[in-house]
Amino acid sequence: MKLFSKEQIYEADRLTIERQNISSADLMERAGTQLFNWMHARMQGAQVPVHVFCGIGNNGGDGLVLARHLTTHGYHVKTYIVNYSDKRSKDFLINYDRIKSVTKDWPVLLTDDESFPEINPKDIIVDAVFGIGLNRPVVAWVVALFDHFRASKAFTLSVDVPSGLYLDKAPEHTNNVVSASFTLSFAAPKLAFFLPQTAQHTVQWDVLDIGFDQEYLSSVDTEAELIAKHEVLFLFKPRTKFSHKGQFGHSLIIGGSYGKIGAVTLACKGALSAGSGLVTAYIPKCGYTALQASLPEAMVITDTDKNCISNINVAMQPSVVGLGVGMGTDSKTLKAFEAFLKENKSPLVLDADGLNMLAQHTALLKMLPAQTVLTPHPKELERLIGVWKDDFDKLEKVKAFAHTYNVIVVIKGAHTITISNNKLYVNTTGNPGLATAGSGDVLTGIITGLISQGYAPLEATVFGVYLHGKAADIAVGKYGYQSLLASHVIDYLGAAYLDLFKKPDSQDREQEKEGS
Ligand SMILES: NC(=O)C1=CN([C@@H]2O[C@H](COP(=O)(O)OP(=O)(O)OC[C@H]3O[C@@H](n4cnc5c(N)ncnc54)[C@H](O)[C@@H]3O)[C@@H](O)[C@H]2O)[C@@H](O)CC1
Ligand SMILES: Nc1ncnc2c1ncn2[C@@H]1O[C@H](COP(=O)(O)OP(=O)(O)O)[C@@H](O)[C@H]1O
Ligand SMILES: [K+]
Repeated sequence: MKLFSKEQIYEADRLTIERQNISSADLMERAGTQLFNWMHARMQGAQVPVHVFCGIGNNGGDGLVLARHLTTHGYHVKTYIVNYSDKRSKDFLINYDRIKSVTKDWPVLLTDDESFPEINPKDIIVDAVFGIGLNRPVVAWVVALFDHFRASKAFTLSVDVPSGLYLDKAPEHTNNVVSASFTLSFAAPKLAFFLPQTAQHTVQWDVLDIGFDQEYLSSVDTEAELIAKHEVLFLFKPRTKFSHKGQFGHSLIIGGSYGKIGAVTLACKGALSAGSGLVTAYIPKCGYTALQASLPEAMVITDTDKNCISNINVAMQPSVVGLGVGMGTDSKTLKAFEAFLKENKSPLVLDADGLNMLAQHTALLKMLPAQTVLTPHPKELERLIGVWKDDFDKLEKVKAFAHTYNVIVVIKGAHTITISNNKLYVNTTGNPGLATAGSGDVLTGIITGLISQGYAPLEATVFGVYLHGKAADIAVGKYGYQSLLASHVIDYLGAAYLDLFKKPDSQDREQEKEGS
C-alpha cells in the first residue's frame, strides 16, 4: 500500500474535484459521511455522549459534517469549535452554517483553557482539531485541551491524523499531540503511524476510502510503501516438480567467536529454512562440534584460530555470504574481514559485528559489493550514520548513506524499514516477542537464504523481513510474547510461507485493515 506525502494528498484532492466535477464541499461531505458510517456501524444508535472537537480548517469541516450526521441520526452529540485562528476555511464555514440548520444546540466556541467542557471516561471524543495542514507548533491552550482529552480517559477517535502530529517531522513535545485510541485516516495511513517516536500517538488506525481519483492514486510514485501480504505475494518464487538443490544456491555464513557460536547456528538454520539449497558455516575451531551436532544439515569449515575468525579461507564460490553474527571485532577478525572484502565476488549480507567493524573503519564501506544488505538494529545504525534529530531525520540520513554506498539498509524495529534507492519499504509483520536474543541472527539467515535462491537483494530483504515477522506472529499464538525464542521463529517459517496462500478469514482481514 502506498503511503502518500502531504503534497500528494492535496494533489489527489485537487484532481478528484477536477476530474469528478464535484465541489470541495462535496468531497468534505464524503469524508464526513464515511466517518459517520464507521461510527454508526459500531455504535448502532447507542446514547453515549460524543464530544466532537472541530478546528477551523478542513479537518474541522470534516468534524462538522460528522457531527451533523450524528445529530440527525439521534445521537447524543456536543460540538465545539476550537478557535485557534480566525482564518476559517471556506468549507468549514459552509458546514458551520449547515450544522446550525439541523440543531438548536449550536457548536460551543472554545477560545482559551478557561472553557473546557467536562468529559467523562465513558464518553467519546472526536478529535477533528488539526489534520495534515498542521505547519507550526500548537498554541499552549490547545495543547492544554489535548491534555484535557488525555486526563478524561475517554475513547478518542482522531480524524485523519491525531491532531498535532506533523507528517514530516517529530512534534516539539509528545504532549503537543492528541493521544488517539483510534485514527480514521483518509485514503491511506500516514508514515508517521509507523515510526518509533510518532506511532505511539495512535493505538490503532483504519483507512477510509473517500473516493479520491483512482488513476492518480495508482499512478503516482510514493517514496514509502507499506509491505503486507499483498505486496510480497508477487515476489514469491514457486518450485517446480523437477527442482533440485543446485538451483537454490549455496549460502556461506561467516561469523561466531568463543561463546557466540549459537548466533551462526541460528543464521544457518534461518538460511536453510528460507530455502537455501546448501549452507556452509565458516567459524572458529571452537564451534565445530557444537554446530555440527546441533545442525546436521549445515556443512562447517573452521578457521585456523580456535576462538575467533582470523583468516577467511574457503575454497568455494558461494551464491551469497552472510557475515558478522557473533563474530566479535578482534583485530585479527578485522584484518580477515578486510582481506575478505578485497577478494569477495558474492552478494553480501552484513549484520552485527560485520556492521560494527564497518562503523569503526569506514574505508571498508567503499569495498562492499553493490546492493550489499546491511541489517543494523538502532545502536548499530547510530554507529554507522551518527546520531539523528528525530525519526524523519534518521530516514533522510539513511537514504543518503544507502545512496552514497549503493547499499540496502534495513532499519530494524517494531516496523522494520528497508531503504534502497531513496525508497522506504515499511514492514507490517512482527511483534514484541521478537525482542529476544538471536532474532536478528535469524533474519540475517533468512535474507541470505533468499538471495541464495535467486531473489534480488532488495526483494530478498523486503520478503525476508516480512516472513520473519509473520513467522513470529504465528508462533506467538503458541508461545506468547515472553516465551518466544529466536528458534521458534525458524520453526514457524514454513507456516509463514504457507500463510501467503491462505485465504484470509474475516478476522485476518479486519486486523490487516485496522493496522493491528
Ligand atoms: N484537502 C483534502 O485533501 C481533503 C481534506 N480533508 C481534511 O482536511 C484536512 C486538511 O485540512 P486543512 O488543509 O484545512 O488543514 P487543517 O484542518 O489540518 O488545519 C487548518 C489550518 O490551520 C493552520 N494551522 C496549521 N498549524 C497551525 C497551528 N499550529 N496553529 C494554528 N493554525 C495552524 C493552517 O493554515 C491550516 O490550513 C485533512 O487532514 C482532512 O481531514 C477532507 O475534507 C477530505 C479532502
Ligand atoms: N517490538 C518489536 N516488534 C516487532 N519486531 C521487533 C520488536 N523488537 C525487535 N524486533 C525485531 O527483532 C529483530 C531483533 O534484531 P537484533 O536486535 O539484531 O537481535 P539479535 O542481535 O539478538 O539477533 C529485528 O528483526 C527487529 O525488527
Ligand atoms: K485530527
